Amino acid sequence: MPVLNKYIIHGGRPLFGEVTISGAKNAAVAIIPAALLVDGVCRIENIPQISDVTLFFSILDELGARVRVLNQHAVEIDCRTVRSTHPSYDMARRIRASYYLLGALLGRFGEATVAMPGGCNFGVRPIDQHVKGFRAMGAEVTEGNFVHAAARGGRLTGANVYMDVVSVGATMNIMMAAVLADGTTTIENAAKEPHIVDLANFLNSMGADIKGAGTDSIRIKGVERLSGGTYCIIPDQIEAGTYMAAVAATGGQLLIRNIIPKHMDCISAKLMEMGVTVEEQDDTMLIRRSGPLQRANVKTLPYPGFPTDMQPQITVALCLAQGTSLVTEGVWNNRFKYVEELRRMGAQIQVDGRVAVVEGVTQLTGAPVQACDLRAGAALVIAGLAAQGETELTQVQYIERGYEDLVGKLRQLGADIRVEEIPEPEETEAHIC
Ligand SMILES: CC(=O)N[C@H]1[C@@H](OP(=O)(O)OP(=O)(O)OC[C@H]2O[C@@H](n3ccc(=O)[nH]c3=O)[C@H](O)[C@@H]2O)O[C@H](CO)[C@@H](O)[C@@H]1O
Ligand SMILES: C=C(OP(=O)(O)O)C(=O)O
Repeated sequence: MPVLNKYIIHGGRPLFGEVTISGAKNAAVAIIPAALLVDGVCRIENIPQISDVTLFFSILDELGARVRVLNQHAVEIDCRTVRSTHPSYDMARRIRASYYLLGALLGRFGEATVAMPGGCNFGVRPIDQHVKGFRAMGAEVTEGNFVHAAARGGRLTGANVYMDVVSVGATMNIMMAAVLADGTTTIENAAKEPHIVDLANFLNSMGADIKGAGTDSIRIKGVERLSGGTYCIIPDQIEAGTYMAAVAATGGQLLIRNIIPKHMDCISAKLMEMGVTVEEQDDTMLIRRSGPLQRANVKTLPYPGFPTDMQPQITVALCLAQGTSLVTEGVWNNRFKYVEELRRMGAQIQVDGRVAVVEGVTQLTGAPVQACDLRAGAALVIAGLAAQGETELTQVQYIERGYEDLVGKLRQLGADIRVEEIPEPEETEAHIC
């Protein structure tokens, strides 16, 4: 019978030591499907070992690509053998990033049929801005259980796209669709996250002509073909931020290796405001918390604002700060579902719509809790590490979507956390929150 895991955590120990950050999930899950645009072999390095990536390899393999795993963190992908533009419903619906298959397949083959994407459930996750971009480039798009897109005349045409909302996924998807289009595409009001720059750098290294990634105005001149090459994915800003929040909550001192300090500024600034010491050097960061944590207000925003994907983790640290903090979710309309679980551990939090009022407590207490999505799961691990007593965390498959060896890395830092297998009760949708 298939098994699920749970984590058993005995908290109350500060974290000490060194941790190395893996490749960025949200860059990897865009760059891997972007290999569909390439007429040659892409060698991609610094791939994180996470279940979303493994699923993407299966999707590409099913489409007919040759996926050769070279080692734990490197892969060669050759999409010259792709024979289908219709990934299977069951695989594509499991992850949010399957929406990138639309832009990549449409750009390369002029046609794509992909299941409506899944991913973590924070309320409505529309794809209207993706579709608006494809239509502007001359695609006909129909939406239902599947999204079907086909370029009129077989090839997309460059267009000016003004985004109504700042969307990471739509910015990257339109970028993918545009690299092989006929003419120039501009994306205005584009998102600026580090993974957007990483995708543009990947595509440019294969022969694309993209300028302005990392600003709110991106220009993509279509080229005839992309050829193969080697590319190394950036370190994961959110994984690094999660370890920073863990030290803030538990106390201790960590040397975090393999980071891009600039990407961490939006998180470091808030933790410093809370009384945490952060020292950056080249590609490492030393983080220390010895005194009490101070209250702070946090509002999540598109980059370079405080990342929504760090909201649950910093909320746990704020639960243990002196005074009352306000956490405002500025990106998603329902990203506080985990608060109910934190309350079981003694957290004092009231949620009103997109705002959480967090009253600091002196201690959290271990309890049986469930992860309801990826970052909520990481936040509950942090809470368990900081709490007195035992925490049993279930539904950890969500965590495994996006954190490479979280348990192993934390154990190296002195955490008392272990994985236990539990029999799977019934049919489980491993990737859908
Ligand atoms: C695989 C991946 O990279 N996931 C990330 C990506 O998700 P994702 O790409 O889905 O998030 P978006 O940046 O697109 O969404 C931002 C906001 O725009 C809205 N919106 C989005 C698209 C659209 O067509 N219409 C629309 O209204 C969304 O409802 C949301 O309120 O960025 C989010 C915001 O940083 C992160 O939390 C996710 O971890
Ligand atoms: C929400 C996330 O991922 P996804 O969009 O893949 O659900 C995340 O990485 O925090």
